[in-house]
Amino acid sequence: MSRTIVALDFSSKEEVVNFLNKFDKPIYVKIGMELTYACGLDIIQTVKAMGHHIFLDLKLHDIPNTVKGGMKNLANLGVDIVNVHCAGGIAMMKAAVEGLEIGANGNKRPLCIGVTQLTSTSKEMMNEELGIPGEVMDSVIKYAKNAKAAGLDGVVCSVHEAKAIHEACGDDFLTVTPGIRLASDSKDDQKRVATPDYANEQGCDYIVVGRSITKSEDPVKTYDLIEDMMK
Ligand SMILES: O=C(O)c1cc(=O)[nH]c(=O)n1[C@@H]1O[C@H](COP(=O)(O)O)[C@@H](O)[C@H]1O
Repeated sequence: MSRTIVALDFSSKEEVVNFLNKFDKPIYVKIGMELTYACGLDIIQTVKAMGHHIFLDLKLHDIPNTVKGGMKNLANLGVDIVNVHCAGGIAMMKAAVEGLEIGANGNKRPLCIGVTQLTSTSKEMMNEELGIPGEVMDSVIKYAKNAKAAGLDGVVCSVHEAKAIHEACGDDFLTVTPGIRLASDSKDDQKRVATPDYANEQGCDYIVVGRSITKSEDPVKTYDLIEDMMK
């Protein structure tokens, strides 16, 4: 199974289908808020029918009862991974898992992972704007331990925290890492970035790559290059 998850941050079904038609094999993709808000959840069936694996990235963050109800309705869409914000707390994350189990009704439920500190967050922003003191690493590890205590299957974090999370939460606790940039990429909104080969070295289970692939002149070639770095 591929360890590269391609973020389908598009605003129409046509763009998604054109993009996926370039690939002659099933890949792992991420459907997030941009695509879902444009096309609705129906886009999941379109992508599934093409044979791809899906991480549905809707980042639920609300009171426990609401998240439980939301997850109950996401459990049967046939996606492989769903997520919540760890900032919602342990009770909310437990409710997410409960909702998935109720919705799956005895069938295999999607994996549930928690977003720790977004990869667009720097130490300065976290300390000054968000009012969370200390190092980003400490906050990420705290969130990861909470996620594990709540029964989640893993977390979203930057490459720089993946190794410490595996040490704190175990090797089978998934680390899914966005903020991936090729050496040739320009700087943008991401702050805690790393290359695919460094992600591999750090033991990240999956990397999430959006613009480096989707905006590349030859997306399949760039995808294959990244996959090679993850071997
Ligand atoms: O949950 C995510 O997937 C996510 C969490 C995070 O901390 N940082 C982050 O970039 N992401 C997502 O990962 C993708 C990264 O896209 P690129 O920056 O274009 O590679 C986007 O779809 C983001 O929504």
